[in-house]
Amino acid sequence: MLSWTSILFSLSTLQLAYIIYGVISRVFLSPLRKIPGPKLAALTSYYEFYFDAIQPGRFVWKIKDLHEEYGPIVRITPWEIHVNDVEFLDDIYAPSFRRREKYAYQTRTLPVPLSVGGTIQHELHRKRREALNPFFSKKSVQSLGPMIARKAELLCKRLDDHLNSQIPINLSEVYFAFANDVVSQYSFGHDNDLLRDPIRAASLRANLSELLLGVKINQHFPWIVETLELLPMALAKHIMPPGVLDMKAFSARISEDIEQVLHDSNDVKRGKRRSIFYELRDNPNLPPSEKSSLRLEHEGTLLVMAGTESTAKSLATTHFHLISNPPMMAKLRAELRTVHEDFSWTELENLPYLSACIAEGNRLSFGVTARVCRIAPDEALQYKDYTIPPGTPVSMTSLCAHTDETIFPDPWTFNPDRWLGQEGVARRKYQMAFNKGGRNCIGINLAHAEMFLVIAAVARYDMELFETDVSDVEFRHDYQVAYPKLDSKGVKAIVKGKPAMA
Ligand code: HEM
Repeated sequence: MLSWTSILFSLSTLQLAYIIYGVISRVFLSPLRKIPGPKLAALTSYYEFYFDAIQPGRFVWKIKDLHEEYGPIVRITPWEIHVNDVEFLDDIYAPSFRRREKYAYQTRTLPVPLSVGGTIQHELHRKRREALNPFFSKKSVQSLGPMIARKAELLCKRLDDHLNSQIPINLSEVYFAFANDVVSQYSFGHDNDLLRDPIRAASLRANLSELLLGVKINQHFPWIVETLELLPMALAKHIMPPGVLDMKAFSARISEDIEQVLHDSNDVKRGKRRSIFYELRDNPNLPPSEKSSLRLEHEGTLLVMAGTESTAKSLATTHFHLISNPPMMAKLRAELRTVHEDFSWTELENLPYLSACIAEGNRLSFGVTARVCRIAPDEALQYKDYTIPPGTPVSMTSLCAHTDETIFPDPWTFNPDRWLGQEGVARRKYQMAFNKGGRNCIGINLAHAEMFLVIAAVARYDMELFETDVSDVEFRHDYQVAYPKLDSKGVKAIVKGKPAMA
């Protein structure tokens, strides 16, 4: 009979053999072995974990440093490549006629795998995306321009309430409420009315921020979330972060809407704009499996998640820089005087300086800051002397693209002028805030309409920053979106006045 010692010895030998095999296969046999980079990163994903979770949200900075040492192409994990070269962006984030898939390891951070943004496979993504595209077309957004303008007016009422009161207003919370109300109204035909409920808006924003701080841990240890999901709700609600509970409450709310839509053959909303769920339900190109209640719930949840946080961040960052730079604000106001006071998005879009301020605000907000890999499943990508084998996850972060000094000199400075004139137009192809290619942001028109209407409206107010400086907006930590210093309370300001624009 085998003794315990010999069993332990055999197990240890097996374990050691497994580790040696892992080292050899990752470092010496991997098809990525010739790509430069630190051996430790090629060996273990704990390298990434260290910079992402222990030094919180700093791996994207480490990657930038690695490029200084190893050149424009680096193997950053045992399986993944990062290229720091803006001229390669269109190969990584290619148009939809070139097959590009997502990296399952990274979509774990999105708890909505059945949504368009959580879809890995190319063809399925196209099908889902094509069903949503008409809903987010420019024409469709223009037709809802008056709804967005009404929300912008409501936002201004919040500023009016603070006029001359010397009580600071938290602009980050106001923009969160605005973006959430707009995307909910736009997609589902009813909103959360957060602009009228500042306390709830502040709480939802704080909970979501806290939730995002957990994404790196979830990515490396998905079993934590999976285990929580298995627990009965009565127990789980005491352990789950409040942001998860908010999301569950939201999903429960929209799943009621979905059930109603799925069983409403008369289309009760005839004559009015139909919610996204009607559009998906009646889409003849989607098979029944794509119209299940759970799938629609994931799609709706993604729209609200994606449409709230990034838009709010871009608005807060742009407005912060304009308040901090009075000559820029004066130039913007001078330009706004050339349009009618009841401006529409279409009129505002033609204003070069306003467009430049928004492009610069988006650049310094960095869009999705995490590595958003694309996989070319059946195409070897050639980068200079290196062949990247089919199936390899490759990315270029918005940090590297937006701080490339050859394209954006003095990159951390807010300088709208860089987007003006011929040179400014040429720079547009390096704007990564909404990503590029067949999987770029579907909400880009909606986000632009919101930003143009709101920045034009709030430029009317004289404001002074309150206990806020650049460290409250500057990108310091990557938690999917840009986080400033971790104890930031957001952008706060005192509303000093409302000078006549005419
Ligand atoms: C300034 C505001 C916004 C920014 C910076 C932004 C940025 C981005 C980026 C970078 C992506 C690509 C993510 C990836 O590659 O995985 C994305 C995807 C997406 N965004 Fe936005 N977004 C904004 C506003 C919106 C709005 C208002 C909506 C509206 C509903 C929206 C809905 C989506 C959806 C559904 C996707 C997934 C698209 C797909 O996978 O085909 N976003 N966004």
